[in-house]
Amino acid sequence: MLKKVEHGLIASCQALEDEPLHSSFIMAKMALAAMQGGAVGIRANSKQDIQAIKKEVSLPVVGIVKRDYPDSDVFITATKKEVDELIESGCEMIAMDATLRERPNGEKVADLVSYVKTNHPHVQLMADISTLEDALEAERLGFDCVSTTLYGYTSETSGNKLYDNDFEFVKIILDNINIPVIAEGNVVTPEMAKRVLSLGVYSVVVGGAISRPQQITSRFVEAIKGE
Ligand SMILES: CC(=O)N[C@H](C=O)[C@@H](O)[C@H](O)[C@H](O)COP(=O)(O)O
Repeated sequence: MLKKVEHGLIASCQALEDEPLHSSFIMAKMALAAMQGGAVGIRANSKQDIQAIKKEVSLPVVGIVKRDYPDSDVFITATKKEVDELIESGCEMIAMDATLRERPNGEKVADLVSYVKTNHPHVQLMADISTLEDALEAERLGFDCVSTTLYGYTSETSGNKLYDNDFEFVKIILDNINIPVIAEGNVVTPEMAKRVLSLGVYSVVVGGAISRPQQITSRFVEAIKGE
């Protein structure tokens, strides 16, 4: 999958249960629209959405399963159960939380990596990270790439935005990591996507700015306030 998305745009097409577009049918159409617009890959949540998307588009898919557990803050592909659902979905790459936080049931990210690498070697692995330490460990464990997905979304990084100080966090990761680095999270304009690619990231994931109309609308509404 990685080869197919080099220097390109991966559109994340996700709508959770509490969002207006929550529907596998709609996510598949969203993915089709993204493909028609030139996206080279899709990031999607849940086996059901991925299977619907795969019927509609020929692009490679990065799959995740978001699920909350009472004993952990990890919610992106947290355990082997979610990994197995993604294997069944047929996605080309699995993304999982690769932070150093405790996982549900005491499961270990290292075990999930070796499980996939041993039993499903054709499926690539993306590490969703939030710090440089996460990224270094992910590289050591054998992930195929890291994505900055969780920067700003952990207690340690809460409130930070990926684009802060001209993508300072991305630059730090790029300086220290040898596997492909994907920029993901709060890339909300074409200019930001272009800028972060020019810094050397392998590809860029854009979610809400493409597939969450509630976010797009509120950005317009904020901008015209007081006019
Ligand atoms: C933190 C978290 O749960 N991120 C999720 C990961 O899959 C998605 O909700 C994001 O939409 C995705 O990362 C793309 O980011 P943005 O929508 O900001 O372009």
